[in-house]
Amino acid sequence: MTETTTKIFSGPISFLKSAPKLEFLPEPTVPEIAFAGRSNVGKSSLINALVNRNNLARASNTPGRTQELNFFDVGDPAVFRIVDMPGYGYAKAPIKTVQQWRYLINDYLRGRVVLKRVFVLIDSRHGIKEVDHDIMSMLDSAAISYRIVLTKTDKIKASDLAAVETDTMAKLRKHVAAYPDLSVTSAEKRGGIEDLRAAVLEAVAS
Ligand SMILES: Nc1nc2c(ncn2[C@@H]2O[C@H](COP(=O)(O)OP(=O)(O)OP(=O)(O)O)[C@@H](O)[C@H]2O)c(=O)[nH]1
Ligand SMILES: [Mg+2]
Repeated sequence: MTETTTKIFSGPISFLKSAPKLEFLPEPTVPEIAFAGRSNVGKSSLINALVNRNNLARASNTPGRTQELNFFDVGDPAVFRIVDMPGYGYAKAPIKTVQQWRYLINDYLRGRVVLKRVFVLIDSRHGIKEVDHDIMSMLDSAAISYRIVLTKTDKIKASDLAAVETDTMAKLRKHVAAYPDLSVTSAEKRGGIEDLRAAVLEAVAS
């Protein structure tokens, strides 16, 4: 990890705002990178690991915890923003239907000029599911660059992980907007976090 990487992630990082609707999005003044993925895949936990804070993004055992687009400023003044997105693929959300979520996410992803890359998180125990494939296809057709990140690797055996990595690489090669590499992470054990930081900074600079 370079000195600049260390500096930016150990410097000021703060919650900016939640946007339940598109009209509440912050002004698009700095680059953004977004974390997307099925409910409970570990988006909020991975953001916390990335910025080395315990509870900046609110993680929870209950799927559907994050229900809005949450924006975090990295740097003061902000150099870039991290966006924690509501999870997809979960039908029992108390305040929003899956369809409403889909519209929110779809509109944000398509319309956001400062959005540099989406990090699409995949639970390493499950691999790419149909709903992930749908999201990836949506990103392909919107020409939004994204990178696949395997999560919760502390929960599976090394041999199983190797098989999931191979399978995931084969699948992502068929998607035009997918970055041709994988991030392999554990928020719990802090695995792959420094590589992920480098991937985030590379995306911000792209
Ligand atoms: N063992 C293990 N558990 C994890 C890891 N990352 C997240 N979890 C757990 O998985 C659950 C869901 O994590 P969240 O970070 O809230 O998931 P999310 O994707 O933000 O979920 P939504 O906001 O509901 O879409 C929590 O109980 C976390 O503690 C990991 O790397 N390893
Ligand atoms: Mg969350």
